[in-house]
Amino acid sequence: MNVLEQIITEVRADLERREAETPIEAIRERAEAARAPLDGYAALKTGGVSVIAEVKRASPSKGALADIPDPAVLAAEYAAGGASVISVLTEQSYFKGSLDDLDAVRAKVQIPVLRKDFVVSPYQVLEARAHGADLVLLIVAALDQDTLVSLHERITGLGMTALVEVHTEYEADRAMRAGAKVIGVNARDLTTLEVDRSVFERIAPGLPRDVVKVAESGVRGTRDLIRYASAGADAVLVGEGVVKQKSPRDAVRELVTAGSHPATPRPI
Ligand SMILES: O=P(O)(O)OC[C@@H](O)[C@@H](O)c1c[nH]c2ccccc12
Repeated sequence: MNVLEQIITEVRADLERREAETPIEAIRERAEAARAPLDGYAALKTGGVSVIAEVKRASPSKGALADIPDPAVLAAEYAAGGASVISVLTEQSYFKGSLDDLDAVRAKVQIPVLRKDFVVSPYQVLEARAHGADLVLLIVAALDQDTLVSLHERITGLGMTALVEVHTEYEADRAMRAGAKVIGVNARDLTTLEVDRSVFERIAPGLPRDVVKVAESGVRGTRDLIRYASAGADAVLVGEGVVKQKSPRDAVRELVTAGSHPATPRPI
């Protein structure tokens, strides 16, 4: 089993436990009662390079990254630094996240919030909405095409935005066939955990103009952002590069400033 398959196995086990505890009807009721979702597409398609800042305690490649005793405090720092969207990892086994983290962040910030997890079932989409998410990650490599299409429909049907993650041209093609309007190209291969920033440069130029192009992983500073911008990024998704800084607010602000600077290449 590769890393992605191992993670998905754990995710399915966790999911089964939650499904046994809380019936889907209860989650649906809570989803219906939640505040209407914010427009994730509009938040990212700003004309410059916007920043998605991630609440990330740990990862399979790096192990522990940061304690983050209060994710709401960190998210408020990100927002004050000018982040357009907050990404909250909710996967427990490998990333040490939770739906409580999502609740805490949602209650604190006014900007769109992304549920970052390994979503394989409609139950998780409803959970995302029930916990106030505006965007939901879908990883093409983890889903067959029919499941990708139906999860994408459910996300948009609830008024949320899907961030559809790809790593190859073939996956990008599948994302487009599923109707994705926001596509994330992950420089990290989830089966080997290796980061290769040139993957974005190879794939992004082939994506349609109206698709929001998100460069995921490997942004450690403004140089990486500018490199992704040159290849047509509308947004960057940053975890390690902001979570480990003494001032996450300043780290985000530096990226946001670079992303909106007139000398930075505009999204194509
Ligand atoms: O910490 P980094 O290198 O800035 O990466 C952030 C983000 O791209 C990464 O957390 C990520 C991208 N896709 C994922 C899917 C699941 C879990 C995590 C991820």
